Amino acid sequence: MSKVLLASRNRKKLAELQRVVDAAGITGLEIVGLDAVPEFPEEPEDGATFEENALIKARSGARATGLACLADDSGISVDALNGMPGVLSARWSGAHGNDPANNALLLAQLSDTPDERRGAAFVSACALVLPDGTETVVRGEWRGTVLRAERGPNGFGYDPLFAPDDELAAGRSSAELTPAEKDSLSHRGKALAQLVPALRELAGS
Ligand SMILES: O=P(O)(O)OP(=O)(O)OP(=O)(O)OC[C@H]1O[C@@H](n2cnc3c(O)ncnc32)[C@H](O)[C@@H]1O
Ligand SMILES: [Mg+2]
Repeated sequence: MSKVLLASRNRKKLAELQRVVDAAGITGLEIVGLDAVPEFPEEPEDGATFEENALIKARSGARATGLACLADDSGISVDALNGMPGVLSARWSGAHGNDPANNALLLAQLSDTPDERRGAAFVSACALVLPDGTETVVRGEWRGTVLRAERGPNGFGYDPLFAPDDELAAGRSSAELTPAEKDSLSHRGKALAQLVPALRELAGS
């Protein structure tokens, strides 16, 4: 059984990666989170782009553990905010990972923005760093609009505020999609799909 470390503190991301690997029929790959490896000093996510941050996380995880290491850096880029929160999405309200506060601030900032200018994209960059030093970085994007109130119980982060453009999601927020529907459309699903061949090879399956 090969092991791959997902260098993330976000359990929802870990679950999404596990679903993609399972859906691709990859067996023989054990995905472990940071909780399952000895603690190591984590580097600040201070890159200017999602790709840089994903590489920072994946390189430090690979270096510290000797395992193949995958990392995702993601966020929402709002057209009317010139692409922000972007790489600052997790700490937009000041407190890292405080989803209700981040969502409330984003809603307040867009309170005067009319429906036709509420376009946004979820973006995910995923980096895979192998023990032999090979580095792969991929990107996925998911277009939609920012709603005026939170809707739906699923997902995490900004999902209750994001209405995907896709026909499949018509009339629903991404927090109202099933997990499988989200994976088939999402920024992370699109990014990870590009890494499936490399993960399959790693698993030897
Ligand atoms: O860095 P790690 O430990 O992986 O976990 P994190 O939650 O801090 O992750 P990021 O630094 O990549 O920040 C991503 C933020 O963007 C938002 N986000 C990313 N993907 C999302 C998704 O699929 N649905 C909703 N919000 C998402 C959410 O607010 C996240 O906190
Ligand atoms: Mg983070």
